[in-house]
Amino acid sequence: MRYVTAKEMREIDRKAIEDYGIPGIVLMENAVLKVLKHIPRDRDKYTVIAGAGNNGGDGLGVARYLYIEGKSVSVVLLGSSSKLKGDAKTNFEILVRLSKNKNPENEEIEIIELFGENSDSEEKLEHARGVVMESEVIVDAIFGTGLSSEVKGLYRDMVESLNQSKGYKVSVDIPSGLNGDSGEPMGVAVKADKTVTLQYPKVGFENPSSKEYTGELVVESISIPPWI
Ligand SMILES: NC(=O)C1=CN([C@@H]2O[C@H](COP(=O)(O)OP(=O)(O)OC[C@H]3O[C@@H](n4cnc5c(N)ncnc54)[C@H](O)[C@@H]3O)[C@@H](O)[C@H]2O)[C@@H](O)CC1
Ligand SMILES: [K+]
Repeated sequence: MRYVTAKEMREIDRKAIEDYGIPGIVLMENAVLKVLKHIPRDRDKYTVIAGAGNNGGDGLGVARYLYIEGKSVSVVLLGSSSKLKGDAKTNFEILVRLSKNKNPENEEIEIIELFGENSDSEEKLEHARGVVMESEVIVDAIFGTGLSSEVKGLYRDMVESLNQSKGYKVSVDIPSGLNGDSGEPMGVAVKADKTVTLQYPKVGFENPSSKEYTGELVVESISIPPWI
């Protein structure tokens, strides 16, 4: 089994996109569909917690499918949507349009945008914590291979709420807060029931203590040729 560092994974993604011409949004959609395979559908209340990078973009795509399937979906976006870029922005914009033109048989889609840096009202934060705590399934898409520093403030708050929730937790690529290279938390990390890691397992998962965070680990290809 090939294990990769975050840097190696970034380079593999780059080659797939630039050298082979596989559009980033195609890779993201593949990631979304592969993650969806592992999300139980026998519950009603789903929450996706998304960060502002591509890991968040994967989560936003998952939220779209769950809503289209008729689930009640809440999306908690950590960071201003104005900072979203590229494929994550595309997926966010689709969700916003869906929330404005709802499925008449399924009114339940809510987008909670939190800005962090002490600019959210306590009421809004309490609401977001409550949504996370009451969810039956939570998709963790805050950070993947792009985590670069200690998890603090709003991010720490949300990871802690997520860990306190009794809902079933699926992490996208890497449990948020876990350093994919060392397998150690950067301050705090999500304790998932299942982690769907994309294309290759990350070297940090060879550290036995990472199991406490990843839960069951599954590796899913996102159609990147394995020899690149
Ligand atoms: N084209 C690609 O590169 C693909 C990426 N994919 C997904 O994208 C992920 C990597 O995406 P990115 O490189 O955008 O990185 P991430 O989405 O993992 O995280 C980056 C974001 O988090 C912020 N950040 C980092 N550390 C932070 C901290 N401690 N506190 C607060 N904010 C922090 C960064 O400023 C940035 O906005 C992968 O794990 C995978 O899930 C997949 O969609 C497949 C295709
Ligand atoms: K994640």
